[in-house]
Amino acid sequence: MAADDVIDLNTFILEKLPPTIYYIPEFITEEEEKALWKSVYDAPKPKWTRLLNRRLQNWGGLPHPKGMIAEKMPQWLGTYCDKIALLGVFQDKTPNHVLVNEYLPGQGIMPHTDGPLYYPVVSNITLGSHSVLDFYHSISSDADNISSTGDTMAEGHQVEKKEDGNREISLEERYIGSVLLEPRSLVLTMNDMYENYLHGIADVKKDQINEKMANLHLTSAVQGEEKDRNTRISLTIRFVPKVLKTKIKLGR
Ligand SMILES: O=C(O)CCC(=O)C(=O)O
Ligand SMILES: [Fe+2]
Repeated sequence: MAADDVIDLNTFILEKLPPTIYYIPEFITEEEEKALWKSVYDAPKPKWTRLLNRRLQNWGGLPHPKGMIAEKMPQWLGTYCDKIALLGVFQDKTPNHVLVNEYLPGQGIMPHTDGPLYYPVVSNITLGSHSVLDFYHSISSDADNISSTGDTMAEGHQVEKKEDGNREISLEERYIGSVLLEPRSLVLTMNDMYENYLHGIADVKKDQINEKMANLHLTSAVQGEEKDRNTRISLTIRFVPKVLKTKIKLGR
């Protein structure tokens, strides 16, 4: 995608999945990908938070139900917050929060919804390796049935409570389809897909490319192919509406 191209999102809507998810291949150039990769690994060590199965960096502040104490977005990420704002999916808002996730082969993220701390649109840029984002029916869209868990609290994630009716419906039964995330791509998830479906990444080292991937026509992959995962960095770019204005000023 050349720098000045106007992106017509209609070209990139994934019709095989519930509304609305867009997959935009080559959203950034290889040079931009390299520069972002370097900036992520140049970040000071304490920026990393280690979870059980992956590492992450929080930029822009820590989302919290009472409000996020905003921290200045570094320019290397701010550029992409601005670029995504131009797509119009955040209306007149500019994303103010970026979560950097690092996944080694065999690492993933359990199925979850992103929850109420964020404006209900999420954008993800993929760097390094491909991965596969899987979507599932949630058991219930009733917020009372949903709770946060320790692993994900800092990120404002919501993971469903196990009990629901008499029978636990297996994840397999709730699976609806996937999106193959190729390096340099952008995926936008909103509306029903954001509110009422779970997304996750399986903790596997390779992926079988199959017809359940709703965006194969927009990728370089072919059905039946097996792809080994390498280290993937994702930038999850969102807007946190509730921001606390602090009186504390550092310096003068
Ligand atoms: O790594 C990804 O693409 C997804 C990350 C995600 O779902 C999240 O941070 O909420
Ligand atoms: Fe998520």
